[in-house]
Amino acid sequence: MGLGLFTEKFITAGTFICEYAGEIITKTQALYRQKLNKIQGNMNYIFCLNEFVDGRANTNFIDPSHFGNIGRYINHSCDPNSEIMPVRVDCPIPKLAIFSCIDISPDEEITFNYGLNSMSITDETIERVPCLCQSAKCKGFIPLDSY
Ligand SMILES: C[S@@+](CC[C@H](N)C(=O)[O-])C[C@H]1O[C@@H](n2cnc3c(N)ncnc32)[C@H](O)[C@@H]1O
Repeated sequence: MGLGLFTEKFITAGTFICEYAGEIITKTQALYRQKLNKIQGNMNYIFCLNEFVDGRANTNFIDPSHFGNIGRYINHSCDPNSEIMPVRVDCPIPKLAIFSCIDISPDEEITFNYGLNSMSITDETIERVPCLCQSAKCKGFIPLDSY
């Protein structure tokens, strides 16, 4: 699973933790970069945000690999202590904000569910990544977007 993000301080439920900051890229760039990451054995940090905005399906790809912040070290958990949500302030392009959904103690790892804003997998040809979250609610695989 590699690196993760841990808190030194107590975080109360509902607190803004950090942004999942990165470059906004196109679907073509996302697919290209994802393939390149795989070939080069690099970690895949691209987050695919699926939303319904004004009744329409809307997808944004955020890549913190080259320009980003500590948010990129947050791992997936099937029983997370945080949530990621799109926030818009006078701009159609959202920022991804991570908020605690329960109280988090010092030295605990910060996690969110990668799947809440993604589509479920229907394509069996997509290679699935085993989930190492070790929670009792673990579903066995990291949720992946079907792109
Ligand atoms: C946003 S990064 C998280 C930080 C990453 N672990 C690192 O070392 O930089 C997302 C990547 O971490 C890995 N990852 C995150 N959560 C995981 C989990 N529950 N089980 C296995 N791998 C996980 C996957 O390779 C995923 O593509």
